[in-house]
Amino acid sequence: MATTLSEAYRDTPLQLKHIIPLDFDSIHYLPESHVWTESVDLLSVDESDVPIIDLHAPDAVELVGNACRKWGMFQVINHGVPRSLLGDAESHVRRLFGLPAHRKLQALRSPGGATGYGVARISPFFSKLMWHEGFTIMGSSLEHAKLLWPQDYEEFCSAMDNYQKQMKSLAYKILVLILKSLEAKDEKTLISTASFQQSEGALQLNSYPCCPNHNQAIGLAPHTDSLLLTILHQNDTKGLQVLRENTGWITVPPVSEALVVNIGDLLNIVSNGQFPTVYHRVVPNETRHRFSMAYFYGPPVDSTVAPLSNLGSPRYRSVTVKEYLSIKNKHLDKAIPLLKTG
Ligand SMILES: C=C1C[C@]23C[C@H]1CC[C@H]2[C@@]12CCC[C@@](C)(C(=O)O1)[C@H]2[C@@H]3C(=O)O
Ligand SMILES: O=C(O)CCC(=O)C(=O)O
Ligand SMILES: [Fe+2]
Repeated sequence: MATTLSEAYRDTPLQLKHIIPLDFDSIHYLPESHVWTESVDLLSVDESDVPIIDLHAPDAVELVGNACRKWGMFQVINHGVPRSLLGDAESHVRRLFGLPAHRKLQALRSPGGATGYGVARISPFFSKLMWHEGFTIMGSSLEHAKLLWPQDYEEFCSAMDNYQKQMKSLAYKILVLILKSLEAKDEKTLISTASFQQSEGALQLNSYPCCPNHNQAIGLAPHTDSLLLTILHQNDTKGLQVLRENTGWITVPPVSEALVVNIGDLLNIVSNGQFPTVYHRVVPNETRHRFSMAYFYGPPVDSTVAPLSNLGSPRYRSVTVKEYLSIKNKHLDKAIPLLKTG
């Protein structure tokens, strides 16, 4: 039996203090538990050069390749996802996080589970808590939606299903462009085998409420995403930042109509290190409530990921997705270095 993505997270149970978010409605100051002293004052640069790529441009392959090499992140326009679908999904996200805390807690992620309401998965690795609440979906959202809205969960579920379907097909298109840019000879084994049609995905809904004393808080701590690539929709509130060597944290501004794409750890491996996996973080806002939806796209959990054969001698050993996630759950940022060969 094939392992599912949620099963891959089951062997790392968490403590409740690493699952339950703050009740943001009832708190109007920044508690000590959420004060980040050092990391936040790292240089923030408020101008952005993150490329914006028209997916139908004749040179899209080259543009995507350059952006992956230089940034590991870019925005896409002309992506074919209808504006109405994005708006619809966003309104459901607002409705979900707008529920009172006691209702949201009904759908709390279980300690051994991967889906439902809770803080970010990476929280146990940091001594301070984040100004953030999330809701994770892997496949169907039915189980948790029923707990949130016993009478009317259907609209939410179908909006999330549609959204994931659109994201999956867009992610596949972008992956094909990326593999072409790597001139992958063995791309077929990665993308057109029957098994890749059963690619895995997860949808993470994020909420960053207005934050008192926001300069001392962090919305989502610096991290890289684990799977192949992530497609992100952000509402019209900035907060996402990407770390650029020798420069600092650069804001990735919301561009209406655009979706943000970033390289994940598995593409770092597949590209034999040609594409960096990008550290990114979210800084909270004092007066605006920020929402985002991140779709994580990866190969089947039991499949093996390795550097493409045309990219020189492999700098990483091959690894199954399942094994990689388990290494990442234990070692976070050290997961990729642990796979280095020689
Ligand atoms: C399939 C995924 C991808 C996950 C874990 C699991 C479901 C939730 C995703 C996130 C979402 C928030 C940031 C992150 C770093 C986290 O803490 O949870 C992501 C993580 C990853 O990319 O590793
Ligand atoms: O909210 C954002 O802009 C980023 C979210 C993110 O990095 C994630 O969910 O992995
Ligand atoms: Fe992320």
